Amino acid sequence: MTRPATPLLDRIRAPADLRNLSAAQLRQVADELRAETIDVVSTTGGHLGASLGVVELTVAVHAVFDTPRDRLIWDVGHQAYPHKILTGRRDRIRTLRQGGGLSGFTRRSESEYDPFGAAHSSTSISAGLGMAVARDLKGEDRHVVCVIGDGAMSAGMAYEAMNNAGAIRAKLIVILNDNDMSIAPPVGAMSAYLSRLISSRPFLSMRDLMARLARRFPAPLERAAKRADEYARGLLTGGTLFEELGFYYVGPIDGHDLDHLLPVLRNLREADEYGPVLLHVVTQKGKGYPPAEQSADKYHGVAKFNVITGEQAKAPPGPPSYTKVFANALIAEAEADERIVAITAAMPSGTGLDLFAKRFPKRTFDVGIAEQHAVTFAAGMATEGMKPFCAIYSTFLQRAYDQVVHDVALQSLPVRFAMDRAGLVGADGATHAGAYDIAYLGCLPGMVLMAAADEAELAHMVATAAAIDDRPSAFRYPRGEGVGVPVPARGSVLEIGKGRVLREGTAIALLSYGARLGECLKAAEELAARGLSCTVADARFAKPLDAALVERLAREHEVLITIEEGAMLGFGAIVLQHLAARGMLDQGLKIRTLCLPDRFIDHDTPRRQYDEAGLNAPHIVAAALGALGRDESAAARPARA
Ligand SMILES: Cc1ncc(C[n+]2csc(CCOP(=O)(O)OP(=O)(O)O)c2C)c(N)n1
Ligand SMILES: CC(=O)[C@@H](O)[C@H](O)COP(=O)(O)O
Ligand SMILES: [Mg+2]
Repeated sequence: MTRPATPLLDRIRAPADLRNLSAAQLRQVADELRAETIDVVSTTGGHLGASLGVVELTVAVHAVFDTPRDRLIWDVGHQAYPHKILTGRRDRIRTLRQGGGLSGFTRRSESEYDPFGAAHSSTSISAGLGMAVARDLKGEDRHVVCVIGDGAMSAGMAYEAMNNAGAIRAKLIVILNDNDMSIAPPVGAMSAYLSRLISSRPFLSMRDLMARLARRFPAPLERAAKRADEYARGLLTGGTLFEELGFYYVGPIDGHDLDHLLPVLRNLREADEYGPVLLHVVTQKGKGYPPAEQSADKYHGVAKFNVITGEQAKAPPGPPSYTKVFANALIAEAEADERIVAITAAMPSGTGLDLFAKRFPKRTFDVGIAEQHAVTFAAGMATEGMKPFCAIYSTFLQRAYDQVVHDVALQSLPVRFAMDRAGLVGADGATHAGAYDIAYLGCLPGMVLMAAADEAELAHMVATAAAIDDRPSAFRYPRGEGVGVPVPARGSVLEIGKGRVLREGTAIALLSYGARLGECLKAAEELAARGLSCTVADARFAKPLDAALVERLAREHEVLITIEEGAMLGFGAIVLQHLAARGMLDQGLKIRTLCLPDRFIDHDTPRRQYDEAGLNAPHIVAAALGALGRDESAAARPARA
C-alpha cells in the first residue's frame, strides 16, 4: 500500500514550522495529517477513532501555542498519534505500540512535547493545574493547555481538579473534546448535559463569539457584573456547570473548523486577565474516515486494517477469549439467579458486559469512567441483597482501591470483582498491566481471591463467586484467548480455598497461580527430560490459601517454586508467609517465587513481555535447576514447543 502524499506535512519537523503557515495551509496540513494517521494505524493497529477526532485541534493548538514551552497535556493520550507525528516522532510513528517502539499514549520519556504521561483517564486537569501553579510560584510565563474528552470528563477526578482550579483561579486552559462518545455510546448526566449545551443553540457564530470574547477578556470585570455575565452566558450556552466551578466557559465551537479554532485559541493565548477557561469543542470520533465514522465504536481500538475497505485483519480462528467466556458464564449464572447484576466503568465491550446487557439490559449498569463510584455503587446494591459483579480491568480497579477496602472489604459485602486483563497485556504496555491486584487485594482480610488457569477454570470461578454471598471475592484472568479446553455451559462451584494437582512428582513442585500453568506443565516436561520428577499444582485460590496442599508440597519436595502473573508481594509472598509461620522454612526447603520483576514492563507482544519478565517455561526450568545447584546454562535450551 503506497503511503499518502503529504507534501506540506513533510515540511513540518516541529510545531514551530506550523506557526508561519496561513489558515489555508494549516487546513492542508490537517488533511495530510489525517491521511498519514489512517495509513499509520492501518499498519500498526491502535486507537484510530480518537486520533482522527482531534486532527484539526492538534494542528490548531500547536500552531497557536508555543509548545513545548507552553505545556500541552492530552487526557488518556490515546488520541495523541497526530500530536506525535507533528512533534518530531513521524519517523518512528510506524513503530507505535510495538516492542522498542513508540508508546500508544503520551509519555514523558518519549518527548519534551509530552509533559505528562497518560493512559488512565481524567488526570490531565490535575496535572495541568499542578504545572500552572508551579509556573506561578516560579514566576514563569507560559500557557498550560489540557485536552480532555467527554468520557474522561465523567470521572470524579476531573471535578476535583476543576473545583480546585476554580478556587485557585490559576490561569489554565481546559479544552473539552466533546465527541459525545467514549468507547460505547455515552452514559450519564454529564453526557446529557453536554448534549444540551450543543443542542441549546447552533455553534456560536464567529462574529458573535468574537464580539463576546473581545468584550470580556481584556478588561477586568466587577464580580457582580461578572456574575451577571456568567449567568447570562450560562443561559445562552448552558456552561453554568463549569462557570459554577469557577471556569470561564467558551463554546461550543466546531472542533474541526480551523476558522473557529484558530481565532478562539489566539484569543485565549492573548487574554491576560482570566483564571481557568474551559473551551468546549465539538468533534466527531473517527472523523474523515468513513469506515470509522460509520462504525458503532468509531474504530476506538482497531487491529491492522485495509485502508480502502476499512476491513480489519482477523485473528486466525482460535479458542474463545477469556472475556467471552466470562460473559457467557455470567449470563448462565444470571439466568438462574435474578439477583445477579453487572457493572462496568465505560468498558462494556472490553469486559464482555455488552453481551450480558443484550440478555439482561435492566441488570447491566455502565457508570461511565467512574471506577470509584462503580465499586461503592456495587457495595450499595450488595447491602440490599443483590449480587453485583463489578467487571473492571485489573489496572483500572487500581483507581478504586479505597472503595474496595473501605466500602467493600471492611463491611464484608459480597461484591464480586471480575478482573480482566490480569497480568501483562501486550501493546498497551506498562500503564495497562494488570500486575498488582494480587498484592493489593491479597492484603485485605476476608477477600476470596481466585485466578483462572484456563477458560474452563474461569467459568467455574464465575459460578463460585456467584455462590459466595457473605464476603467479597475477586477472580482474575488474562487478556486474549483461552488455551482451548472445553468450557462448560455453566461453571461448577469450586471448594473454597482448595487447589488441584495436575501432575505428581517427587523432586520439584511447581505451584502455579493463574494462567502460567501451561508454562509450568511445559517446564515439568523439560525437567523430566533431565531426569527430574516434577509435581505441577494449580493453586486456584490465593486467599484462602490451600494450606494443606502448600504444606504437602513443601514437605514432600526438595524444591518448591511458585509462579504468578503478578508483581512481587503477591501469591508467592502469601505462600512464603504461610510456610514461615508454620516453621516450614526451617528444614532447608529450597523455595523460589517467580513473579513479575520489580520494574515496569514496556509494550510488546505478551510472549515477549513474559520472556522479559522471566515467566516462560525456560525460566521456570532455570529456576528449578538453579535451586538444585545444577548447571543453569543447560537450561538455556528452549523448552519443548
Ligand atoms: C481510569 C480509566 N478507565 C477506563 C479507561 C479506558 N478508556 C480508554 S479511552 C476511554 C474512553 C475515553 O473517552 P473520551 O475521554 O471521551 O475520549 P475519546 O475516546 O472520545 O476521544 C476509556 C473508557 C481508561 N483509559 N482509564
Ligand atoms: C485507551 C484505553 O485505555 C482502552 O481503550 C484500552 O486500550 C483497552 O484495552 P483492551 O484493548 O485490552 O480492551
Ligand atoms: Mg469522547
